[in-house]
Amino acid sequence: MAAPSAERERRRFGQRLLTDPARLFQHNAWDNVEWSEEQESSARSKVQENSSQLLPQDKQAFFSNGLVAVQRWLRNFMLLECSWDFWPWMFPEEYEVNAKRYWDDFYKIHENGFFKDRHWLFTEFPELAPNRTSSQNGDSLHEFSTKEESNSDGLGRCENGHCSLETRTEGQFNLLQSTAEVCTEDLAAQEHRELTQRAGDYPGSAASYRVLEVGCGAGNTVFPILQTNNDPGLFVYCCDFSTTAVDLVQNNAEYDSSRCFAFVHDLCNDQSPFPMPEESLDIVILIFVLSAILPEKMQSVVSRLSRLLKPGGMILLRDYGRYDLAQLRFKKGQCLSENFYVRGDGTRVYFFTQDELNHLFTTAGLEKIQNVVDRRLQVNRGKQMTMYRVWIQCKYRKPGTPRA
Ligand SMILES: C[S@@+](CC[C@H](N)C(=O)[O-])C[C@H]1O[C@@H](n2cnc3c(N)ncnc32)[C@H](O)[C@@H]1O
Repeated sequence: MAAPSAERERRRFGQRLLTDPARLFQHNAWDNVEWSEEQESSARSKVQENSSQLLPQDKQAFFSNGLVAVQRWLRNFMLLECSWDFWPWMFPEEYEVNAKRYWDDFYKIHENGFFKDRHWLFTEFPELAPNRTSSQNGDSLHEFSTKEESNSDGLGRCENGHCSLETRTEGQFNLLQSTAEVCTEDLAAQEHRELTQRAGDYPGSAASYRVLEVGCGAGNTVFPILQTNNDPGLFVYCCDFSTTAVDLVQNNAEYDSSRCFAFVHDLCNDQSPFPMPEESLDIVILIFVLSAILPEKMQSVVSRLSRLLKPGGMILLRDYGRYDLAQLRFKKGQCLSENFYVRGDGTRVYFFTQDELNHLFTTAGLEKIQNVVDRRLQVNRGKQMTMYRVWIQCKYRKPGTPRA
């Protein structure tokens, strides 16, 4: 019985298979593309080449000791005076300490015009709208390839993420602004703690189906869920550590506080409470988010999220796979650690294997429902160019019988 189920999983990614090479330029994208030995080995060499200049450990230790202000001053100076490629090599800690700031800058520049809405979600993850029929779910391939994947990294970003560096201003690194944000977060955390302490009295406590999206950005997943799933028992939480992103969600005309609760939360801060108790969620969804987190911190993030799930609840993930085009396009000097890179705008990205994700989820006590690799060939028909994308999609379930 295993084979038909695996077959069904594969078909979900789309049915457009390239069986006749002569038809290559007849469509925008082809699904489940097989990689040849040479292609795999060429990808491996490109990654070896672009990761050959990692930051030496002694420099990491030196710069991790509270020199953030000096780093920032130096960084601003160097951005004016030096080549960008030099920066990641010198100051990798910068990207961890200031991760939130880089994403804030990203959303200040792009607001909600960057990541497109993702209606393909319901084909790949019917759990987000369990009452919909499969015929209502549409053609995921069409939605995904025409709206998003025509750009270089599957998220609609500019080439290699290098779109926003030149548009930064000194004001975006203003320390006063940073202090104000920290205070707002402290107050929000205190408010959440008080809410969860009062058992049964938290946002969405009356709902029968609770979904949390982590790293929600501008809401390109949350709003399609709210539009598509009309179950009156649905409540959607979403969080991001970027206050700018959360503001964008809260100020969206479609934000409805009776069905949704957006809050600022840093996944890497395990002291920061969630607004809902443990074992209260049906679904946690991560779309291209885990890859933005420092690899050493991923396990504790996943384990903490898993504790929020009800027995029978699921984590859904879609993220970058090893040797995706975006990984191969990085240049020397942008690699922070193995398979972990910094983009030109200061945001970071990791490229996973299926085994790594399986290890993270099973260590968190979850059982595999799906862990598939989506190898897609995108075609730029105008330029007669081909681009090989690799994404991984996972569903992992918390064991136990769902409570009524
Ligand atoms: C590539 S974007 C994806 C956004 C969104 N999931 C979507 O699909 O449009 C990654 C998101 O993760 C958020 N993020 C990165 N690290 C985070 C952390 N430690 N805690 C919370 N959010 C984080 C970023 O602010 C950003 O919004």
